[in-house]
Amino acid sequence: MTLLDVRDLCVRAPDGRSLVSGLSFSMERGDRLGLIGESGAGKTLAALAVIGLLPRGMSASGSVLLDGEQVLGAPGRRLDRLRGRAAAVVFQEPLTALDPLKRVGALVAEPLRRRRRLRGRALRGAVLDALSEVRLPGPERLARAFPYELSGGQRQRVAIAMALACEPALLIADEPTAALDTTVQAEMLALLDGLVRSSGMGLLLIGHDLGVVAGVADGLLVLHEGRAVERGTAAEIVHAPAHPRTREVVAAARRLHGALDGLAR
Ligand SMILES: Nc1ncnc2c1ncn2[C@@H]1O[C@H](COP(=O)(O)OP(=O)(O)OP(=O)(O)O)[C@@H](O)[C@H]1O
Repeated sequence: MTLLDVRDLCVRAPDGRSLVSGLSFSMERGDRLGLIGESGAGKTLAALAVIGLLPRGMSASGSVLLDGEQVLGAPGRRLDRLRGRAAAVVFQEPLTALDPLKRVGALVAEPLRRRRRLRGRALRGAVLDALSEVRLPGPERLARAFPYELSGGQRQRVAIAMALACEPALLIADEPTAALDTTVQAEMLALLDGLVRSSGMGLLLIGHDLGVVAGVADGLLVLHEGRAVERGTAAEIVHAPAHPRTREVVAAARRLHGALDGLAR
């Protein structure tokens, strides 16, 4: 069954403004799709609509079939079941996703208890495994820490561990490295890439930096002012961008790399 099938998705602001228009795409299990576009292009709203988490007052029309179930208009309880099992999300700023009053161990235990029904010793073991899987050093000590005691990179690893603990069929990562410094960014992308590949889950990776997204995603969809303006493999888009907006995105990525190459000489 198709993992995600989005047809003619439109998202409107409370005042009726159209923020995402006529967006259609689909993903099979294990697909890695990058959603790129400038700030404000509608990437985050499209992702939120996919999991039924649009901000209050916004409305969506069209169709979003996630693991065969219609997300648009679905009651909260059905969406709750779908989130986690079918899709989990990692957001840009991990601190907002982590309850500051809970220790890391308790945060990671929550999805494991809920989705995998683990308890007691099995649960404690699974928490430590989940923290080790995202390469957090000293998982036992870390499990006792509060989010504010961790670095940004460590917090994002905890957020990834929480998302993966649900064993979702699709991981949505919305600019997961934007708040991190460049070296940590590269490490984090390599980690995500490895984890997603080894588990066979699908990945919808959102970003504005083509260099970052194309390094991990196989297919790319370019959004501009709420509409899909171009799609193709990462190689096609990088080598032969057709839409003016895509050409700008590619040129920006090339400028960045060109500057680095220049420095290396
Ligand atoms: N809660 C909201 N109420 C009204 N408008 C909103 C709201 N959230 C987003 N928007 C508007 O919707 C448009 C798309 O926003 P969205 O966050 O999806 O963009 P984005 O492509 O993810 O950008 P960024 O890369 O900056 O995160 C923007 O014009 C934004 O101002």
